[in-house]
Amino acid sequence: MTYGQPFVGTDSGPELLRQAGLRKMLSALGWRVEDVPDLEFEALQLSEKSGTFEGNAKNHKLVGAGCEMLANAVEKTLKQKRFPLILGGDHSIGMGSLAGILRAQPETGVIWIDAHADLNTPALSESGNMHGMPVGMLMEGVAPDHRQIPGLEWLADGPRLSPDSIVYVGLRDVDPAERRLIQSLDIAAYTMHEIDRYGIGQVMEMALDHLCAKNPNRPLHLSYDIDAVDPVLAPATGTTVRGGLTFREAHYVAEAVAYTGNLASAEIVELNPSLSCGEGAEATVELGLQLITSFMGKSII
Ligand SMILES: NC(=[NH2+])NCCC[C@H](N)C(=O)O
Ligand SMILES: [Mn+2]
Ligand SMILES: [Mn+2]
Repeated sequence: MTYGQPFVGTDSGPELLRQAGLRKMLSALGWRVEDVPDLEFEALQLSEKSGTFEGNAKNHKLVGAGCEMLANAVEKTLKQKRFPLILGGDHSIGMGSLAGILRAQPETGVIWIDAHADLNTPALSESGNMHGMPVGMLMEGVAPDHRQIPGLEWLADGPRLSPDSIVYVGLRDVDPAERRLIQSLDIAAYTMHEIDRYGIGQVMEMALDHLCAKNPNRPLHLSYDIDAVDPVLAPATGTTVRGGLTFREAHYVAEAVAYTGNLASAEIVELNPSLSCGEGAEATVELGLQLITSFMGKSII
């Protein structure tokens, strides 16, 4: 998926992770792997007609149709009691992942690792880029009437994400409308400021406690936007923001989530190797693979 933001290249993320040895790594951790081929968004492009929707959501038909396919795949995988590991693609796919997850397991708690809150809607967004909307489009009290948005009608009657069922970690670039929502809905947000103040260990303890205190067996979904990591380490992504997670902080987050034993699904998004030449692109993919390894259960000893 590349249609949720302006740059080409995010669609090569899955293939580069495969080439970097994803399958072998998962097998070594003891997973039985079924590698499902990439969803075909190119074919959808042909059926794209100019929409009647006047709101601010670029490529809403393409993003919507792609997310519908992903939602169905994720829902089916979870209902088979299997673990969907979702490879992006830009973060607009989070809409599809969340929709499918909430249909299969509505009690899921979501851990959103990101420099951004992705809490916009077509009415709120300043950019119109749908990779800034996956949380807003699913959240109770924020989500728009999807019947009005061509491509997203399928989302109209699905379950919504409750504001107390998500935690953010790593935020440092939040739009004014998003900030107001985080405050008014009292969403748990551990920004880079809290990470500096308390350290990543305590932040993850607070974040996981927020989601799991009342229900220790609650399934968890991890949405890992690679731009949460500092751009010195992960330059190959479309919306870099300075002052991000260090190498160890980024891994600690993944390890702490794996350690709960409750992780039921995960996605990694926004790898865009075409935005950084040579070494930077390779390093970003390599880091992505290492983070997947950590949240899929690799322990140091
Ligand atoms: N998944 C991302 N990288 N999102 C960036 C979003 C940036 C900005 N808040 C927007 O809505 O346009
Ligand atoms: Mn981001
Ligand atoms: Mn994001």
